Amino acid sequence: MTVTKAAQAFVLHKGGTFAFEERSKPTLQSDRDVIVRVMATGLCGSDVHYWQHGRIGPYVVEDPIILGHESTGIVVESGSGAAGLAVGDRVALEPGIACNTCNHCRNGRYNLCRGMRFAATPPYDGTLATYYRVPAECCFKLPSHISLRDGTLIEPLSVAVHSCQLAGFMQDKSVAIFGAGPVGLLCCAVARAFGASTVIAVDVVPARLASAVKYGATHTYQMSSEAADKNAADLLAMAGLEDGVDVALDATGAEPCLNGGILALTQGGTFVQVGLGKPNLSVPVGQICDKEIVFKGSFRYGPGDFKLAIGLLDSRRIRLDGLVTHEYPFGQAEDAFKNVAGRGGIKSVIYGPNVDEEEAKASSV
Ligand SMILES: NC(=O)C1=CN([C@@H]2O[C@H](COP(=O)(O)OP(=O)(O)OC[C@H]3O[C@@H](n4cnc5c(N)ncnc54)[C@H](O)[C@@H]3O)[C@@H](O)[C@H]2O)C=CC1
Ligand SMILES: O=C(CO)[C@@H](O)[C@H](O)CO
Ligand SMILES: [Zn+2]
Repeated sequence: MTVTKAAQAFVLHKGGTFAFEERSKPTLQSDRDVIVRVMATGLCGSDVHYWQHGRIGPYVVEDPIILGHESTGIVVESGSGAAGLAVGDRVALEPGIACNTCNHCRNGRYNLCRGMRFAATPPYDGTLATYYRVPAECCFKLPSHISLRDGTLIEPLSVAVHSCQLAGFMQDKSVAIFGAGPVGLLCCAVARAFGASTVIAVDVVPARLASAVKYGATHTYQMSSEAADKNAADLLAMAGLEDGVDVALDATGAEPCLNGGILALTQGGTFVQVGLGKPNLSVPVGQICDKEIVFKGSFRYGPGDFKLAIGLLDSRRIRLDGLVTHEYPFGQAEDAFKNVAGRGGIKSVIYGPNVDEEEAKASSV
């Protein structure tokens, strides 16, 4: 297939400057591929890390890169083998394409694939562009009551599903979730949907904590500048859980939160690390040994996580209403990055080039 129409892209250059550039419209590379017109993209804390710090751990911005990986769109072309998908379908995109041949993929942990081509993780371009090409298995039809705008939250919801599943059986458990950004709030919602009896949301921003109660938190705690042990003791006392929480989950990447979470855990508790940021942090190793804490890293999502996330929406056990607080036309994409960096609202969404915003905000029922 030949290149037909030019496409627009919002490109990050090394050093942190953005530019609007023209790119070729992607073409089908296999009969399982589909081309999606990107309608809306949510900004993730990770996109902002690449802009502000040029890297997350081993992933470094060396060459110009299109950011954005929380997207929905409309199928505009589909290969002959793209079973179940048709032009015009409204879809959420799973933005990582694994090799499907290595041991990790074959063992059902494709998020650990070393050959993963993940949108907006250097060197792979993301979705802040007119079009994006994915294999059919990375397209998930949106439930009819979910708009293209709110459907952008399915990617971070899948992150939350993955990390809560790593924490183990949550029925009747107490869970402290550090960070009330989109990922932390969605973790609160998933923990409640999975049966947790107590969900404590922890953050420094009061407005974000106020939102947490709408998405499943039973308690909120505003971190102070006191030492981590004092914060841990205070949050446990506030929730009446002096023996500690069963699960602590960090969705900040901030050292005081990792420390607070480890200190707040009960003996034999589980800690799940989702937040990314500085590569090396100081943590209380003695506490991890003393309490035989299980410390787990959580990376993106694996088999079944997108499907489960969509199932939680379909069954209305999780609602996304109100999480998108800021919307930007494509031409104002940089303002969206500035808003997220300033912790404005909860989720900022950038509409695709020339998108009719009313169409993107509407559900299909
Ligand atoms: N492991 C993975 O696969 C993934 C990791 N992430 C990471 O998860 C994190 C959360 O993502 P978003 O919710 O989109 O980011 P965000 O930046 O909107 O939210 C982070 C929240 O943490 C809070 N916070 C930061 N420092 C704090 C401190 N010292 N004490 C208390 N609260 C503090 C902020 O106020 C904010 O509400 C980011 O680090 C992101 O890079 C995101 C997606 C996938
Ligand atoms: O934000 C996410 C996924 O939602 C991170 O895993 C980045 O892909 C890291 O580059
Ligand atoms: Zn992300």
